[in-house]
Amino acid sequence: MKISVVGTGYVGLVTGVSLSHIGHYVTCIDIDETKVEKMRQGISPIYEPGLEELMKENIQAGRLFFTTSHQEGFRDVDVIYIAVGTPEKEDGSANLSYIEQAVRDIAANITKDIIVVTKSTVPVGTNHYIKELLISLVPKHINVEVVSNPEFLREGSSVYDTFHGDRIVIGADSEEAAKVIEEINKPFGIPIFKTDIKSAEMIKYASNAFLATKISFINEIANICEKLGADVESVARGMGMDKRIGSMFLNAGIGYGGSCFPKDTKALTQIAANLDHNFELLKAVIKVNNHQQRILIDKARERFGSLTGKRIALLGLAFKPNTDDMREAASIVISKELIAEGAKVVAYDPVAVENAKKVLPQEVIYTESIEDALENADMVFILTEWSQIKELDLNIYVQKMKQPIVFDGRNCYSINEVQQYPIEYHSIGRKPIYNYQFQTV
Ligand SMILES: NC(=O)c1ccc[n+]([C@@H]2O[C@H](COP(=O)([O-])OP(=O)(O)OC[C@H]3O[C@@H](n4cnc5c(N)ncnc54)[C@H](O)[C@@H]3O)[C@@H](O)[C@H]2O)c1
Ligand SMILES: O=c1ccn([C@@H]2O[C@H](COP(=O)(O)OP(=O)(O)O[C@H]3O[C@H](CO)[C@@H](O)[C@H](O)[C@H]3O)[C@@H](O)[C@H]2O)c(=O)[nH]1
Repeated sequence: MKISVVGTGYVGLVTGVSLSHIGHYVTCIDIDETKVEKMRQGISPIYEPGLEELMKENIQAGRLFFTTSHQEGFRDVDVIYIAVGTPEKEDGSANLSYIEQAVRDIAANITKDIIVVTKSTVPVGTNHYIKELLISLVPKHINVEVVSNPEFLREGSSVYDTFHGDRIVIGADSEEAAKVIEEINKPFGIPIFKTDIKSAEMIKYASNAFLATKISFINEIANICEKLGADVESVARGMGMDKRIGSMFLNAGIGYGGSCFPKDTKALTQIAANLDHNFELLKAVIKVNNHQQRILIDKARERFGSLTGKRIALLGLAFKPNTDDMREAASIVISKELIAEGAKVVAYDPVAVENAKKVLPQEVIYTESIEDALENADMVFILTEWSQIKELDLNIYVQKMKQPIVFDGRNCYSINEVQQYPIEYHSIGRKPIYNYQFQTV
């Protein structure tokens, strides 16, 4: 099948590359010339494990192409995927201007019947609007079908997720169009769930909102565990053994960030509000998360009084490991607040530093290694559970820091392990460890 994909961000690029890998001829279109030039050379503009290898392989096989020209990209294609961004507007609702532009680009350039597949996360009703807009813009003899095909990949494991996802959701009003998209996706060997367009759109928001709810729920349990002297990891394990609950997404920490959960939870409360429905549960999930993102600062303040003048190392800046994405990362709120309080912030991340520089306060100092970040620090905040951080020899904290006081926002180390070192250790939902006899602070 000849396919084109509009937008080559995390979703569009991975979709395009994966579709070419299962045998389709795919042209990826992006308005960003620098990106397109890189991708033509087989260089991925985003850090995503395994992606570049697949890109190179399929470019060489003659199945994967990149262009900035919509006219060239849409030539002779049967199906067009839309994967442009739907960022948050100031009121929390989804900004559909990129979608609208993509639709106009499609309408201006197609010359034959087309199926438009929406991968972007869009509010319920948007696919019907896309269809109406297309019909109003294209010549009468061209037949247009629109299919909702929401994406469930996670950043950092997007290639794996695309080939091993739990389901592919296809929402369509036309059976023929649904069948075409089903055929395209069959080689992935993933269960396909077909439904109507509005339900497909809702599945995406409901899934993200539910996962975010799980995270805020376990974080609230963690905060209570701390007060009770219970251990949230044991609690989560014991809960997760019940198949009705499931063990995944019960990792307590400094909350969820990223380009999806924060934006999609807010968008769903807006979708509900537009229907005069007050989605109280989801609003509480968001509120809990906003508080949780700052919880290490509360713990540090409680411990030190003031943080003014303190040298604070941040380990991990990306919103999760294995990505360079900084969107809605907890490190943003944390570093802003620390700098505002007059702390000296020294930060390390294995891949996200270039993106971090664009969003963190200018005063943040970046280091090339964990050791350099820890040098002479009064305390360290662990913000992302990169494997480099999880596998660290804990002696490093003792050797490098002014005083080995660790605030671990991702529960990277077991309590038993930390017990063996002269470290003061505060984590999430677990008992603190005071093995460091500190003299003066
Ligand atoms: N990032 C994720 O993990 C993820 C997962 C599932 C769903 N989603 C959803 O998928 C959508 C895309 O997310 P993303 O993170 O990949 O976005 P992104 O911002 O990383 O990428 C969007 C790309 O589209 C390009 N673009 C914008 N308008 C264009 C146009 N008219 N023609 C061609 N290119 C255009 C931009 O230059 C950019 O490269 C969003 O709706 C998001 O909510 C994202
Ligand atoms: O038990 C957990 C699991 C995750 N997180 C945090 O939640 C955020 C999101 O993590 P994750 O879901 O792994 O990454 P995303 O790439 O944001 O993926 C989510 O958002 C995508 C965009 O919509 C969806 O496609 C995916 O299915 C959905 O998992 C990160 O900050 C994680 O640190 C936790 O705090 N505890």
